Amino acid sequence: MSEDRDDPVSPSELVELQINNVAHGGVMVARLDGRVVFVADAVPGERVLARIADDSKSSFWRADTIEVLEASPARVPHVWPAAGLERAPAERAGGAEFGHIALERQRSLKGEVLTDALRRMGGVDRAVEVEAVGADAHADADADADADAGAGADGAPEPAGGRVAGTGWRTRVRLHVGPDGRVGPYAARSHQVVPVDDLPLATPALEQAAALGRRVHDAVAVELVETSQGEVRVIRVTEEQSKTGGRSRAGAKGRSERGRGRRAPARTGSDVASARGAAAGTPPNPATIVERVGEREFRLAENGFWQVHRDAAATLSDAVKSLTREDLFDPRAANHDLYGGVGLLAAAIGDRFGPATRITSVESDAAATDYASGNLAEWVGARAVTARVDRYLADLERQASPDDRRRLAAATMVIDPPRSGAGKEVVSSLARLGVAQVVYVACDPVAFARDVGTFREAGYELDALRAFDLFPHTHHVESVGVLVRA
Ligand SMILES: C[S@@+](CC[C@H](N)C(=O)[O-])C[C@H]1O[C@@H](n2cnc3c(N)ncnc32)[C@H](O)[C@@H]1O
Repeated sequence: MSEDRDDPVSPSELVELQINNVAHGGVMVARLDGRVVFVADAVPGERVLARIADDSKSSFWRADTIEVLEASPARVPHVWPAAGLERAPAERAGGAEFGHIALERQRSLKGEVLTDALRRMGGVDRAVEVEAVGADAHADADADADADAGAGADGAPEPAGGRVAGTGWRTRVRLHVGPDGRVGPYAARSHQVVPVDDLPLATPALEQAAALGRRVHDAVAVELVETSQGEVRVIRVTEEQSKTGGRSRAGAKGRSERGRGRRAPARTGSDVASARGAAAGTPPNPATIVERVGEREFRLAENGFWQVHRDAAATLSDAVKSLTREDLFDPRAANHDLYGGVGLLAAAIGDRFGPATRITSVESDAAATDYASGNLAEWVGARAVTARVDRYLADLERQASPDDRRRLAAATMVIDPPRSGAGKEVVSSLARLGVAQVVYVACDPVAFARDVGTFREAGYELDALRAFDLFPHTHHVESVGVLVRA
């Protein structure tokens, strides 16, 4: 069948599609009778046989690749066979939707998505290159050196030590428990648990700790965590904890095993010493883990937010340090780390600009704020506040004295919102306060581009911008952009 047809296509039907380009969300774009079809597991330039999976929307349909008729030169054997074309679409493991594409091409596709979103939604014309990080960056450099030396590198880096490029980076993994007790990931675009034999994106220690193939009957999910120090935690999440979000004040929401199957004692709110207290020598909370970034240690809840790629915390800290404009930075201003977590980026600013730096971390999770106050204890001008950023900024706008307003207008605001972005309300508040610069750490290119557009309408412009491949073999990309008053 072809895309030029007169008779209507019924769902589940096989259609032949020419893949034109990449869309946001890890799918590619084709056209069928003029209608946009988002196609999974394809590569731009390919011709594929695909099955229509969703025709419920009038403006676009969704389809899954069943067979590749004309392959792109960038197509490679899937890095995770459980997610590859060999399985029926409903059985393909989710979370590695670019795993069939050569890493370099994955990065250029992510760059295209960011560049396109910035142009269409942000009104910014800038080609963005997505940078490899950690071992993958070194592998690329080695391949370039080989090519320069005439060693005939073919563009597919061969990292040392037998490691497959773009694997072994995930230090946080959430697996789910199926009705038969089997533990596994969800299938792509569904909540069906599928069996897998391996977890190539996870660190080797987590892959081993996952004990794939076992059955679990007292939990609905299993969270796996490996710290930068190599400590592994396996946390079982019960149905009740999963429904309520389950976070105690410690941020803990499940039963945890440490190292080789040792189980942490049950916790209550009274177990929770403030992180400042813990730093001062009170007994450590068993739900606390330690992450190290360079010389600095951060304490946090074992299932609290932490950057997922093993090199992400260092990469983003370095980017925030290097991209923050020194000429616009005033250590005495009302500087902030919004959506601050346990203080990672506030510490980066403190490290760059010195002990007198004033900075307030604002975070909605009270447990994370407790840890942030301890992690930032060495800066006399640092504090951590539990609040929703939108409400916090609205209060600031309402209550700020003329002196506060001057300190806010001179301020640097680091913002690292969740995937949905900061949004119009927060961006407009920052613009009305007239802050000197916003260092925006973004995990969603479209939400970021939309917010850049709102900043531009409010009189800011996009200054430096870098993007990092902190989620190889997935469609995700992390950017750090600086917005300054135009
Ligand atoms: C992407 S994480 C960044 C954390 C921190 N910057 C880091 O790199 O470790 C976003 C954080 O924002 C918090 N958060 C989400 N929505 C929020 C809101 N409306 N107000 C304040 N914090 C929020 C989450 O709990 C999470 O800790």
